[in-house]
Amino acid sequence: MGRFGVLLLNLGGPDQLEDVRPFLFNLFSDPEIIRLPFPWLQRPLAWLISTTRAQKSQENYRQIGGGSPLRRITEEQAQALQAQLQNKGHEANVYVGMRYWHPYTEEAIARIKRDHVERLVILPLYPHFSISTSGSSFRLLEQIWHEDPSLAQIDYTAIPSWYDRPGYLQAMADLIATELDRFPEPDKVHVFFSAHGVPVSYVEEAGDPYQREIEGCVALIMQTLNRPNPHVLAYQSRVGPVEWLQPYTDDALKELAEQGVKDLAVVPISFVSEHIETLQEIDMEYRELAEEAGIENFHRVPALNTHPGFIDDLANLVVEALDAPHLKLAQVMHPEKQVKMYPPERWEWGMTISAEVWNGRLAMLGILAVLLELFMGRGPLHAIGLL
Ligand SMILES: C=CC1=C(C)c2cc3[nH]c(cc4nc(cc5[nH]c(cc1n2)c(C)c5CCC(=O)O)C(CCC(=O)O)=C4C)c(C)c3C=C
Ligand SMILES: [Fe+2]
Repeated sequence: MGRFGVLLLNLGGPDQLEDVRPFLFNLFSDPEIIRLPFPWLQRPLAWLISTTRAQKSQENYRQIGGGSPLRRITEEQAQALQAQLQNKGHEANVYVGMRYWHPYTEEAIARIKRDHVERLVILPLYPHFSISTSGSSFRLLEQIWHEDPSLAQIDYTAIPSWYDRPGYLQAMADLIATELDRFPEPDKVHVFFSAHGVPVSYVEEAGDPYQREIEGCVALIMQTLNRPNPHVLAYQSRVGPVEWLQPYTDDALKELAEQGVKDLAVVPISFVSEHIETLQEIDMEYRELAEEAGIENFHRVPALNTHPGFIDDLANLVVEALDAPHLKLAQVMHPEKQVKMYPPERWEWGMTISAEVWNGRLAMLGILAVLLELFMGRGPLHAIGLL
């Protein structure tokens, strides 16, 4: 059997305060994160947003020790997974590829090539698929594969999402149960799931399965937990002026407080490591908001990190993926998931998404030209001699 590798995909986070602005620039340069009608606007806008947001974001990272713990935790998860695969009789190298910061996905692929990996399992560390997370990393990998024909030799399979794995669900339920048992009356505590949000348009227009998978996951965790506690799901971390999935975590916390709820166990659901949104947003901002609103006992359930049951389940998932029919990058994003990634910039003839976008752009320019003519009496149509 050929050399075997696992590529763990993750988002990445700034290691130190100086990294915050360039990290944000990388993030906002991604069309799967901000969808703009004009691609030439992407980098100027990314520069503008990263520059204006950097100070506030740096302050948040300062509050959690001056950087994100994501790289350290992801590397610990990679080591634990490699050891667990070895326990199961599989010699594999586990690589980490981050989307927006070091070690970048490109660096991981260079190491995979250097090690002559022949069989590869591509495993996002996001349990649920979203265009903005796993989708963005898959899209990047598709591009890397396209640009480097030597990668065609690697027999790979990609795992789109895995939120319904029994070991993952059990590990989550165990962490929640442990936290509930710290309350004087465990059965009366509200279990408050807080998922990272995405803009509503991702779900309703682009067909992102994220919300459906999050809701399914919450139901499965509650079933596995098998306790009588009431539960709530809300969405945190919204950015920008557009509408994001609702209810928003801050509103839902206030509403529960108004109903007289005093005991909450908050469960971060969309991510398997501690990161800025658990350590700063939930532990600091939402805790303060909840306590001011009247919640007396605000407990946060820890993230899985290297939970042994979770790592064991990831190892099983990898082994099973090797034997199952292999999923190619194009398959996990396009036909089956039916998601609309940001359309390609190449013009394509026919009834394609690209043509749809370009037609839309040309129509918008046409409307703009007519409006200028109507309101100003002169405009581009006069300039080119059409009027
Ligand atoms: C499943 C998890 C995540 C989804 C979905 C997601 C979508 C998403 N995020 C932004 C904007 C930002 N995300 C930022 C950091 C960040 N986001 C996630 C996870 C998801 N994002 C992680 C793990 C991290 C890194 C955290 C760390 O510890 O460093 C940031 C930067 C932080 C900040 O300034 O608040 C931004 C901005 C959008 C716009 C989006 C969906 C479109
Ligand atoms: Fe995010």
